[in-house]
Amino acid sequence: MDYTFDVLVIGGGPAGMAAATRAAELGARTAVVERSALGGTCVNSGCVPTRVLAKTARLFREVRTAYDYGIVVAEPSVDWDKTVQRVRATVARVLDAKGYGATMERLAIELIEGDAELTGEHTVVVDGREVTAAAIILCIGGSGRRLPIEGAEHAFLPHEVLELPDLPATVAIIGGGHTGAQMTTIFDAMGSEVLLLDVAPRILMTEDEDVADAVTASFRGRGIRVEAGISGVDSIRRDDGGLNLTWQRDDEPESITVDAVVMATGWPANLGGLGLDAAGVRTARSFIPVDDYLRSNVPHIFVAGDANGSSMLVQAAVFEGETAAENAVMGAMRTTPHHLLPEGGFTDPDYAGVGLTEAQARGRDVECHAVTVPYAAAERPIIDDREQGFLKLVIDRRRELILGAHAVGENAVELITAVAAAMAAGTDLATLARVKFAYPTYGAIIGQAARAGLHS
Ligand SMILES: Cc1cc2nc3c(=O)[nH]c(=O)nc-3n(C[C@H](O)[C@H](O)[C@H](O)COP(=O)(O)OP(=O)(O)OC[C@H]3O[C@@H](n4cnc5c(N)ncnc54)[C@H](O)[C@@H]3O)c2cc1C
Ligand SMILES: NC(=O)c1ccc[n+]([C@@H]2O[C@H](COP(=O)([O-])OP(=O)(O)OC[C@H]3O[C@@H](n4cnc5c(N)ncnc54)[C@H](O)[C@@H]3O)[C@@H](O)[C@H]2O)c1
Repeated sequence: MDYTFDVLVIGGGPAGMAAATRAAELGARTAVVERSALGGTCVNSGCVPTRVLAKTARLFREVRTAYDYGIVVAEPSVDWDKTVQRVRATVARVLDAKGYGATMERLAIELIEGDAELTGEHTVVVDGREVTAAAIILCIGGSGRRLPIEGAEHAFLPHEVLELPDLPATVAIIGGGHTGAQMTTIFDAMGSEVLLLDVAPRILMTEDEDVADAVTASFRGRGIRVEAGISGVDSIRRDDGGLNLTWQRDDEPESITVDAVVMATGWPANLGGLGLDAAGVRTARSFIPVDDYLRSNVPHIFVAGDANGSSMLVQAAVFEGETAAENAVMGAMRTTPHHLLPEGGFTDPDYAGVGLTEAQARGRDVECHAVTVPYAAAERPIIDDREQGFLKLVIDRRRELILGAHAVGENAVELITAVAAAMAAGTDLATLARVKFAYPTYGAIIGQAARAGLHS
């Protein structure tokens, strides 16, 4: 059959752009359908805006503590419009640097702007135009979830936060995953009073427990109210004082009136209107399950990135996009196991992890070791007045292999990225302990932890 394209990618976020680029590099006639903006959630409304707001939060902290260093500055306050402008300008600069247009031109990738709907196994309609493809790669990402409760429409979803007319004096954040935790730091740093609610027994459930506990303690230490383990949120009602939010704890109702509510309660795939039934693609729990080769139940329809529900991170999306493209063009033979996926959040303090948490490692071998080096035992955090935090290494029972690394504190994400590089290179603990780390750096804590691990 003569198809319009060899490979049609739906969605131009990190997964989609990686898939299209790789498919075209392999010589496939390729197109990308995008209904909003290339760059997807990551660049336009997720990672990049959140990271700019995290930087804003850090600047606030630095200005507030400037006098500790003898610098006299006025008490800072927020010009919210200017903050939003800064975020938007930075998104534009990142998009510019990505150079999608030039890549697509160089590789002759066609951009089809509009909403894609599958109308058959090989057929897609985009705003009235029908195209066909030998293989389709769904890189449709996900969206914030509005809880099915009374008054949910009064809440802001994470990507709508920049639409807040002003910085709220009081804000309730529902959901303490990566997004909710980062929103908490951002609002707190800018002066809002913050309540963070979660039905899970603790916030940051995917992180090592000590990491989640340390972030919680730090949040509480600065006056943030963290309420984990609630039974559920009931309603949001507008009243004279603002938004009245009610929730249940142990079957007892509790409530608060706040200026704004943000819902960060999950990230289902963008399945609505996609026409999966017409193509015979099955879904499960708001995602499209895939096999090891990123194939849906329809073998020539692949799914990469957030939409397959496995690892909702940019670093995973890019590798999955490339792998799906290679499988689509050359035959399904490549897999992308995410054994080592460093991740973290830009809260204050930062947190991050890679590999097994201590609980996961002990679940496999109760005699494994965990060693923790407090930031206060290293010079650089003391010099920077950032002694709060630690690096934990999880090590096998013979003290050879690094099974996981987890950190809280300044530059924790960078620290964990460095340990991930060592793990990926197969570096054993003794070798890591002999690495010379520049002085005085946060990285030197890695060497301290490795040496402590050898002798613990
Ligand atoms: C607030 C926030 C902060 C985050 N911070 C980080 C971070 O610091 N680090 C990190 O690794 N990850 C972070 N993430 C997660 C990261 O954004 C995602 O993992 C990543 O964007 C997934 O890429 P993707 O290509 O799968 O999907 P997306 O980036 O969501 O792209 C999907 C694209 O598909 C398009 N699309 C969907 N359906 C259709 C259709 N039917 N027709 C046409 N186009 C369609 C959408 O418009 C979108 O552009 C964050 C997420 C959020 C919400
Ligand atoms: N820095 C990063 O790498 C980063 C940042 C943001 C998001 N992300 C990714 O995006 C995805 C989505 O993140 P997210 O934080 O939006 O969602 P999430 O699914 O990770 O967390 C949602 C949180 O909401 C809670 N929750 C669910 N229902 C609730 C209810 N009714 N009441 C109270 N709490 C409730 C859950 O217990 C959970 O803690 C994640 O997979 C994450 O990996 C990554």
